[in-house]
Amino acid sequence: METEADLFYRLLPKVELHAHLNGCVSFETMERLIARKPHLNIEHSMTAIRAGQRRTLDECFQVFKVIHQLVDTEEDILMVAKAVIREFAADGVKYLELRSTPRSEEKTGLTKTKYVETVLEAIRQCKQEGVDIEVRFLIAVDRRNGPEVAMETVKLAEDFMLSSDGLVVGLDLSGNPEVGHGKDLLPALQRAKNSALRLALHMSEIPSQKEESELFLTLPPDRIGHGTFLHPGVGGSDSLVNKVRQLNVPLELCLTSNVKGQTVPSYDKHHFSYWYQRGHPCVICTDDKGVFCTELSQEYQLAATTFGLSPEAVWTLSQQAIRYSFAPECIKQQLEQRWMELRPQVLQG
Ligand SMILES: CNc1ncnc2c1ncn2[C@@H]1O[C@H](COP(=O)(O)O)[C@@H](O)[C@H]1O
Repeated sequence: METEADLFYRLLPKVELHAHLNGCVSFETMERLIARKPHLNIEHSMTAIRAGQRRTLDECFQVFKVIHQLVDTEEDILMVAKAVIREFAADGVKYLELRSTPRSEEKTGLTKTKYVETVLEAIRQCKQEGVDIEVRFLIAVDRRNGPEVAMETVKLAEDFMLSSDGLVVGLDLSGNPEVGHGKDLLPALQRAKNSALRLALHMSEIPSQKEESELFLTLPPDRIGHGTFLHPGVGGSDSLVNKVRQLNVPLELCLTSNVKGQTVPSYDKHHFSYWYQRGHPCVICTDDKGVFCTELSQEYQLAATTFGLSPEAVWTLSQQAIRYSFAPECIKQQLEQRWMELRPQVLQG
């Protein structure tokens, strides 16, 4: 049953800036995918990490491989993307930046171009159907695939940035942080930056990425995903922290994901408090709402209860996220307006 507190967090208008499409597939959609492909013998326990369960980060990446087997046709992508957009809208998200890695699948005829076109089609269909959410798309580079694929992906993103009526706004760098070194990807990221794609880079998700993070900050990125090990208390450095603060690069923070993936030992030890206390721009996000069995409203509630945030502080946090989005100025103004209209109803109940 939904309590009054649950209702507050669901009604709170929210901005989601860090959501990997295939990590966001809900239980219900997963059931449909599994039923479509019974020969794969995939069970739901292989695609989601439930409450109280933990996995290593490596095991999390195995989960994505399983999901990718289930989502390998245009039809699957359209269904998954539409469902994910509707679910975020039902959770009170008013602006969503989805990200996904274009894949080609020889056996189904899927190409990377078709992949992106299908996600964009899902965004357009949701808009036409009147789903109350503004959606933009970031094309993702999986670091595992190396520098050549990264460069190809940047070119694909450039093409779509020019031809998608503003739906493609940037580039994400993600994938298993244990694999590869960012220095090899720098030329591709630099090219993306030069072509005005906004950059959201996963950085310092594990302790060994200090040097890579220093390098990425020379670009610099427009937003940082996770940044778990940037600060000196966990093996980062003052120099990294100072640069991030001077450049004022917002952090996308995903509490449940980090605790379930065991890069953070417990909620109260989450680096949200380090950055928030210093007044640094922080955005609460879900990462992979399907895999980690969460929702954005739940993440806000978790942050508020763990770190003692007042409803007013929660409101400010959600409203400030508008500024850190890659939406054009006119959309940001519309969203600000929405927040003003909704404020009395949500804050004064
Ligand atoms: C848990 N923390 C994480 N760290 C890094 N990359 C992650 C991630 N969670 C998800 N991804 C990235 O997103 C892909 C799945 O969605 P898409 O197929 O692109 O839609 C994963 O394969 C990985 O590359």
